Amino acid sequence: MSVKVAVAGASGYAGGELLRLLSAHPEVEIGALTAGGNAGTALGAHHPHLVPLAGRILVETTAEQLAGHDVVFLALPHGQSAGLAEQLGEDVTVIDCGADFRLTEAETWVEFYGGEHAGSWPYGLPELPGQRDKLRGSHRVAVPGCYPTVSTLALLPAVQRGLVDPTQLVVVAVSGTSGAGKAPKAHLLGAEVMGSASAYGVGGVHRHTPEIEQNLTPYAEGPVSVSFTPVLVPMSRGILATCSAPAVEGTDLAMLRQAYEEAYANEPFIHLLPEGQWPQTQATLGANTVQLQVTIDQRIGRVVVVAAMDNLTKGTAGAAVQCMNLATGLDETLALPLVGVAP
Ligand SMILES: NC(=O)C1=CN([C@@H]2O[C@H](COP(=O)(O)OP(=O)(O)OC[C@H]3O[C@@H](n4cnc5c(N)ncnc54)[C@H](OP(=O)(O)O)[C@@H]3O)[C@@H](O)[C@H]2O)C=CC1
Ligand SMILES: CC(=O)N[C@@H](CCC(=O)OP(=O)(O)O)C(=O)O
Repeated sequence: MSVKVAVAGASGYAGGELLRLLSAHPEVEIGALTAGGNAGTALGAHHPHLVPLAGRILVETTAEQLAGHDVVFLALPHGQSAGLAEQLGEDVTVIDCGADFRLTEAETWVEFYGGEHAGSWPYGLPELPGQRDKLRGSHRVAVPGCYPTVSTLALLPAVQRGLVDPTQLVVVAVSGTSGAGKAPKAHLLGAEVMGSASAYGVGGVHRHTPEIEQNLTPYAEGPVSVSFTPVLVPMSRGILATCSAPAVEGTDLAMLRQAYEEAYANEPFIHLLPEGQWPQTQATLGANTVQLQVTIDQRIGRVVVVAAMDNLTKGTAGAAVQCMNLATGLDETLALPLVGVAP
């Protein structure tokens, strides 16, 4: 079986990571590669690491260029996907790395993104209970945001088992700068980023806050609310999320570990580390994995979960390929590395 794929936004960070993974995919033929202003240039000018594809010329991002493929990956800025997806037939599998189709509630979309809500597609986090079946054979997939992926997976077993108060979730997550994309931004100039860590989107205003709540709500006994604080740190990729919540009376460490062991026992990409070993971003770099560790801060009765993930791999492109595998009936794990890059 050969799946012909196109990548829109191939010159960007998510597009580049998609092509790194797809280049090693045994069932994939790489078709059109598109860009915005960089259409007409060679892929290698943007991604010199993608050696076998370096000479490929980027074309304009139009429905015509994307037609004729089995799978179209959209790795474009928010707001660009809906118009293109509309013009692609229902028989084409469209996997959107952007946010346009992640949120189910129009009101929440308007509050956090502004503008019209395009709708919602099956959410590309196969590790959510029951979600795999919705992704198998689906022709539309909304790939999660990077922070929501790591935060949801870090908190889900504790929330689902009723071990924590789901109205008091706290996530503080540091991220490498590739999370912001490659387009120049004032707060991402070298001098601002190097040698400094800076919080942003503080106070419940970051757009990933409602996405985390949306993900956990179906598995909680009551309402879910999260205080989410992202922090930019001087590394190119990786997220380390520290997630905590008040422990429900009676929760002990053995119960907590058991909840995580059982929840992820059959998940190929989600790994609870041996006791005493704490996640590091480096161990997940370039891998489609999330590494987790749990404990209880007995002094104040809080469950604490630390999780590491590569924002560009499991946080975007790896998740997108995992969803393509599911949607097209391939082995879910094909072409997805378990092995990171270290040191
Ligand atoms: N970076 C990350 O960690 C994550 C990213 N995502 C999502 O993936 C998507 C891509 O992000 P990322 O790769 O980081 O962003 P980049 O800024 O690195 O890349 C954006 C890509 O879109 C193209 N593009 C920009 N504007 C237009 C346009 N008007 N028409 C057509 N193409 C255009 C760019 O082409 P050109 O080079 O010509 O400008 C480039 O190929 C976003 O929706 C983002 O939210 C999701 C999770 C994590
Ligand atoms: C470090 C950094 O800036 N990260 C990005 C999130 C990256 C991500 O998941 O992207 P989308 O939701 O945009 O797809 C941010 O906070 O906006």
